[in-house]
Amino acid sequence: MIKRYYTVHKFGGSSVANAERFVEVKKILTGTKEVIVVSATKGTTSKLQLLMDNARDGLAWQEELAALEKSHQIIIESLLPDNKRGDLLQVIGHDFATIANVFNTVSQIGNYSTDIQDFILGYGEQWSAQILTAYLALSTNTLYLDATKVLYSYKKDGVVCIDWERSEAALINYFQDKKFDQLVVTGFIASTPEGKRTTLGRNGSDFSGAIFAKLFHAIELIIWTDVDGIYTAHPAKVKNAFCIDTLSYKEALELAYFGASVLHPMTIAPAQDDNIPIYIKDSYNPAAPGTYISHTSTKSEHGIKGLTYVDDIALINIEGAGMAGVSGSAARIFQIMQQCNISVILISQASSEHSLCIAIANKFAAKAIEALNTNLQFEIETGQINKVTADTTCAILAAVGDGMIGSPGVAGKFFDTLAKANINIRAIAQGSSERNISAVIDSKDINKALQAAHASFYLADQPIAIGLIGPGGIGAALLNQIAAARDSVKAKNKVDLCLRGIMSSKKMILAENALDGDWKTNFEENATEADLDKFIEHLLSDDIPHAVIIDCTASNELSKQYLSFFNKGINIITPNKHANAGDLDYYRQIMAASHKKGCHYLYEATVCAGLPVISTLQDLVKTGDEVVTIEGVVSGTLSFIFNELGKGRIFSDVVREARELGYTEPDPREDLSGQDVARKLVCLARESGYSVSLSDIQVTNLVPEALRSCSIDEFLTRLPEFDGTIMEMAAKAKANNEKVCYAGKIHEDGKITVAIQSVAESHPLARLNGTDNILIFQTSRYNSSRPMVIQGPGAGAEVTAAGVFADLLRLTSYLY
Ligand SMILES: NC(=O)C1=CN([C@@H]2O[C@H](COP(=O)(O)OP(=O)(O)OC[C@H]3O[C@@H](n4cnc5c(N)ncnc54)[C@H](O)[C@@H]3O)[C@@H](O)[C@H]2O)C=CC1
Ligand SMILES: N[C@@H](CC=O)C(=O)O
Ligand code: NA
Repeated sequence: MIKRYYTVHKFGGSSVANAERFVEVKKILTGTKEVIVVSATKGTTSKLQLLMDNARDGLAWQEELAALEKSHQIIIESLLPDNKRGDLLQVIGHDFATIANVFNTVSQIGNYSTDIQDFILGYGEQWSAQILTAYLALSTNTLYLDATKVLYSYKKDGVVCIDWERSEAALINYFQDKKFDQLVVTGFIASTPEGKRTTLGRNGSDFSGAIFAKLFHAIELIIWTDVDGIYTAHPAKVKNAFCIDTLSYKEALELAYFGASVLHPMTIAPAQDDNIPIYIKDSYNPAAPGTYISHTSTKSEHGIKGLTYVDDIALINIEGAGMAGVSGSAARIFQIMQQCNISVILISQASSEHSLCIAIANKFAAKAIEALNTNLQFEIETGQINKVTADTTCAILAAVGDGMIGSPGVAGKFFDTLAKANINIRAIAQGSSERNISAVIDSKDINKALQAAHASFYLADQPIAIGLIGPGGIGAALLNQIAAARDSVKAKNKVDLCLRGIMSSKKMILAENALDGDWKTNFEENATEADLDKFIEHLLSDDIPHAVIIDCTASNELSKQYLSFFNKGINIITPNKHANAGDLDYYRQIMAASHKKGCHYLYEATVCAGLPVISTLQDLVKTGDEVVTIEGVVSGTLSFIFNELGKGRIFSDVVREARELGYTEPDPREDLSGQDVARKLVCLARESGYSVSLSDIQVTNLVPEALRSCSIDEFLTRLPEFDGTIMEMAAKAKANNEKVCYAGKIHEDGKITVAIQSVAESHPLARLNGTDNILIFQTSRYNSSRPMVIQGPGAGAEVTAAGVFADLLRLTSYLY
């Protein structure tokens, strides 16, 4: 049994960026039984590299090298009292003089070897470690260890390996006669078997931390960095990403491999070998729990632990009839890749063995293609294999978690989410470890894919980008309803309603979320000139996985854009009847486009406002019921007018009032002419499967001839001249205990009739109040003696907006 004694800490460059950070490091440490591995101060290694390149290329380096020396001097001067600085300043001054000599030589030769590079780049860690040693030594027995004295590494096939036996022996030997409370060790550097300074590769300090943890059989390894831990996804790409509490070594390895740059993948093996737990913690926020990595695998309630990605991937597809059943095809391909020193990141082969797909780093694509085409020349010439090409615009998205093992449905959810976000999957791989499911997708989709998958797995704030066009009566009521319900929708449905823009016929506002604050003031004060292209571009920016246009206009012109919206993958919700009641060919095209593009088209409020008419009819049809007839009153405005005329009111007054109350179309003549009624009946008939058009319907036009083509204002002003006819009709009906109503019917053969009729006050069509609509469905299941009846207010901003809002929530439930 190993006696575990030390805690190994590793501080990255950001944790020792300046004197204040060194002070914080000291506060984090306990002062005893500690081995502290440090990186160079932030930016130092890259700076040394850059200046060495400058020297090679004949560019200036002197001034910046002096600045680098100065920055180290400043740290020393702020941390150490006068009498403790001298030695260190001298050592560092000497180092910089050596570097300057080397750079002079490099600039004369115009080149440098990897030995020189390793020699130069290793200085940064020596400076930071010596500074920290001197600073800690002010209060404890602190020793400095240059890792090159004990850590031996070598390279095998380009990979850095540790000579564990030699290193352990060297360490034991080195510490035979030394005692310390705290030991500060240089990260990143090691010694070659010949005893020369070398480096462990980019970000090698994490690896150093793990190596020393293993060499010291540490209690634990704590990697201090500048983020709270390992996140569920890259926080710069996914706003709602959060820190993962626990990971198994294997999960951490999967996440680290795919670029969770918080942790270097090579860090895991040494700790895992010796069963040393790793903490990833934030030196800027040491109280935060961080991420704990150990042997223990805990299932996540979310199904997966994290999402990760690699960009700049090329997908190479090798296919041909000659591959099937031929043993060794895959081996040959991998051999060719190995000869070119190209690492294969992902492999996928279908069981038909007809094709093999490999993903490699983009920068190797040309080399790989050339090697494959040359080496497979015989097979290509004889037609057994097709010429090999690469698609260089790919990225890999991976879902990682031990919890996927044996949990059916995780892969299904992953791919389903990507499909719903309209993301094309080019290749798929899941290892038999079931710990990682990877999908190769177009690199332009990576941000959207990350957001979609994250929202879907973490059930946290599934975002939808909303563009509202037409903030008039209905649009404004809808925005108010959304603003009021936004928080509860977020809490209950986990949906984040992101109002990305509002556009009227003249003005628009583009925002990250126009619901932050008062949308109306925002729109009034900050709107710019309306521009549909810019509006759409903004709606689709920010990689929110799903977008919807809510068209609250009465514009025929805008309805002509639906096809292009669907073609851009945008969902549509609308109370505007023009698309569904307009040109039959166009109607069919938009229905087909929405299916083809996987977009949703929801239009409940086009018929009878918020009453559940369209969804009910769709349910009847979907479940195999057959519509026999549909009849009723579908105009809220006309219902209101006849109800009020029945009370003896003046026609023109009532029309004006209906308009003011927001019941009428923007032009009330649309209602009075019967056009609005006809449109609704066409919508219903088409929904029932009939190919009908507006021109098939004979309507009764209640707009006086003389007022049919004037302006709306003139129409309203002159309407009183024509009050007589219609009021007489209403009075006559009343005298007969009847009521006038404007009703429509879709007959068994699909024919539509609209008629203004006088019916007994006891008739269902007459028993309507206010803006009530009524629809009577006779179907195979709901026969003539017991039809299905839907009745209630059929116009008005609040009820209509509620119907549109319900469509919006329905849409979000389809998306994730
Ligand atoms: N008022 C009601 O009770 C009901 C209305 N509807 C439908 O709702 C839609 C809106 O009706 P209301 O709000 O009453 O009309 P409204 O006239 O109050 O509002 C229409 C809005 O659309 C904007 N607009 C018009 N053309 C535009 C274009 N090309 N681009 C951008 N913006 C444009 C206008 O600036 C205005 O803000 C209509 O299609 C109507 O048929 C449906 C059911 C009930
Ligand atoms: N103007 C319409 C509104 C609903 O579509 C009506 O009055 O019914
Ligand atoms: Na409706």
